Amino acid sequence: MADIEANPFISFRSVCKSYGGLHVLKNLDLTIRQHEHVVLIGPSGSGKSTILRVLMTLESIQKGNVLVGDGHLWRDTGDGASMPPPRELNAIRRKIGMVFQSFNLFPHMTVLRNVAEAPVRVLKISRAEANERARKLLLSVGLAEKEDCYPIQLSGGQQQRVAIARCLAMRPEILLFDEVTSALDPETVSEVLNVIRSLASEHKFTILMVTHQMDVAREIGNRVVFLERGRIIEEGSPNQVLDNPRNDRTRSFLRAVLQA
Ligand SMILES: Nc1ncnc2c1ncn2[C@@H]1O[C@H](COP(=O)(O)OP(=O)(O)OP(=O)(O)O)[C@@H](O)[C@H]1O
Repeated sequence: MADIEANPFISFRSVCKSYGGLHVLKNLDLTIRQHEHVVLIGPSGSGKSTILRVLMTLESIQKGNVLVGDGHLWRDTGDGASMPPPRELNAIRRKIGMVFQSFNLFPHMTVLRNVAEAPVRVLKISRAEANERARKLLLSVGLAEKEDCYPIQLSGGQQQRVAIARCLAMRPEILLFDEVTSALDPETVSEVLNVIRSLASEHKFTILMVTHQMDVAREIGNRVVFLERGRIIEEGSPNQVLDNPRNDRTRSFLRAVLQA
């Protein structure tokens, strides 16, 4: 707990993001501490995925600062926001890994190659070392026996576990999960959640997850953040936000989700 108190690890400070005239993040302030597991919930279009995409530098911002560890990922220049020079940027980017709803595995590569490829290409480690790393990860996600399979031969839950192993092969400190269980059958969701939970407790990752599934938020989150129209409306422990929301808008969102 001391770490959580001491280290703001990711900070969004007065971040504004628009797509044309559509203001998606409005002076967003969000701090995530090291080893915290934060889950973003909220209506469609509230800006949840945009927060993850800004952290991955897949999207730019118009204003504000985003810090990761000691470094500025985005720095407010007074006339927009800029990223650091490539070397500094790469050092920050390497701390972060993301897993997507749609798995995004390479269909023409075996499971082993899917996991080992980025360490070889990006980290320039030897193929033998990358394969060893990949095998250990496949074992930890329960897929050791599938290393020679191709993605099409796997179930959705298995493909998502490969995607998680692939993300971990780059040894990130921060894991971003964007609706990673949304495309799965209800029985398979727990298979993937179990993997995330056990990896998280073993390796002390900092986790930021987006989900529409409140039971997933409850299982993974130390903190749940409810966003609406690019603003944080309410945040707190899963019990507090999901069972005893203080804000009317959180209440009506949860009512609608539970009735759906
Ligand atoms: N590349 C883009 N160009 C234009 N508008 C975009 C783009 N990406 C997202 N948007 C819009 O920005 C808003 C926020 O999108 P975002 O994906 O962050 O929301 P979300 O809360 O994750 O939604 P969902 O729960 O449906 O995934 C939406 O209205 C979306 O249509």
